[in-house]
Amino acid sequence: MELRLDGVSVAVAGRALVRELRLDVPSGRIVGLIGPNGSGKSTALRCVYRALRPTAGAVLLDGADVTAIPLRESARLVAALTQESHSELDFTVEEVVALGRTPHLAHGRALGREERELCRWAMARVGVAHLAGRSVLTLSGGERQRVLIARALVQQPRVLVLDEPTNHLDVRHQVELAALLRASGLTVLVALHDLNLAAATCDRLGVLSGGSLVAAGSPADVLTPELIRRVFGVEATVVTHPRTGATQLLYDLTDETGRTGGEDRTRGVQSTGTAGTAKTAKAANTVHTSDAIAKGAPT
Ligand SMILES: Nc1ncnc2c1ncn2[C@@H]1O[C@H](COP(=O)(O)OP(=O)(O)OP(=O)(O)O)[C@@H](O)[C@H]1O
Repeated sequence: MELRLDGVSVAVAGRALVRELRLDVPSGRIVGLIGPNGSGKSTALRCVYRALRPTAGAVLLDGADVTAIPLRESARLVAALTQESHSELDFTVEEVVALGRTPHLAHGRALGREERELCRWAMARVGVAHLAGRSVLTLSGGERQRVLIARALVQQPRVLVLDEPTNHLDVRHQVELAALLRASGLTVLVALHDLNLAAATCDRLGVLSGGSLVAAGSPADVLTPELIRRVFGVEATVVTHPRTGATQLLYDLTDETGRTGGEDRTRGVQSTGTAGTAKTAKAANTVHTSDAIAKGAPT
């Protein structure tokens, strides 16, 4: 199913949060929305999963305006994993995952055998099967996030919208989520802060800045040092992953004294001889601060 944002604008109290956003997500492709904090990514995604109605323009699913599709029908087609998905209700993991079937159930009907099997498959797929009977309130942030991904999977949508899905996920689960998205065959629109994960996962990227799309294209076309500097205010070097060929960024993490964190850590290690400990980090900081003071840096 093709997703198209056709000149979507959102204004609240006279302020434009998203301006004439045009973005296509071809069927079965993954498009990443990147941009600084407050650039309008979540606002744009909310229009897709109908938490917001565009002030102008439209969100189209295979050419049909989503606002013209009955809510229950669009809930079957579009699953969303959002910043608001985390609820404080005391449900078990399997109950939360089963909620993903809601748009498919006639009123009051219980899950059938195949649906329960689907829920078990989805929990196993994201590695939370062992938590099935646990209250979601007792889970870690990453476990909860994976439960919500399982809930989205059992919805069996055609389009998946994810807002910062790797929040809370450790690096293994980030990589697994990226692989899951790629294997899903779904049409995916995902907002990501991790530009390297976005570059490795997404077929195309759209860059938002101040509510406007300032670049769109393949990761290699979009992620240039100039764009990273202009949009994020960060110096970066673009490299090609030696094995996968993916475009990746190396950030120039120099601090206000012009030194890198690596240099500082090395100094700390040399001065204390206790590599890798909290004590070392503290010592490194101390060295760094006192060096800065010696250099006349503002304190
Ligand atoms: N309902 C609202 N009323 C007023 N301003 C809003 C509303 N919703 C969002 N905003 C503002 O719109 C801007 C865009 O917010 P949005 O959440 O879309 O950004 P984002 O790119 O997802 O940011 P982040 O990376 O921090 O999650 C922000 O400045 C935000 O404060």
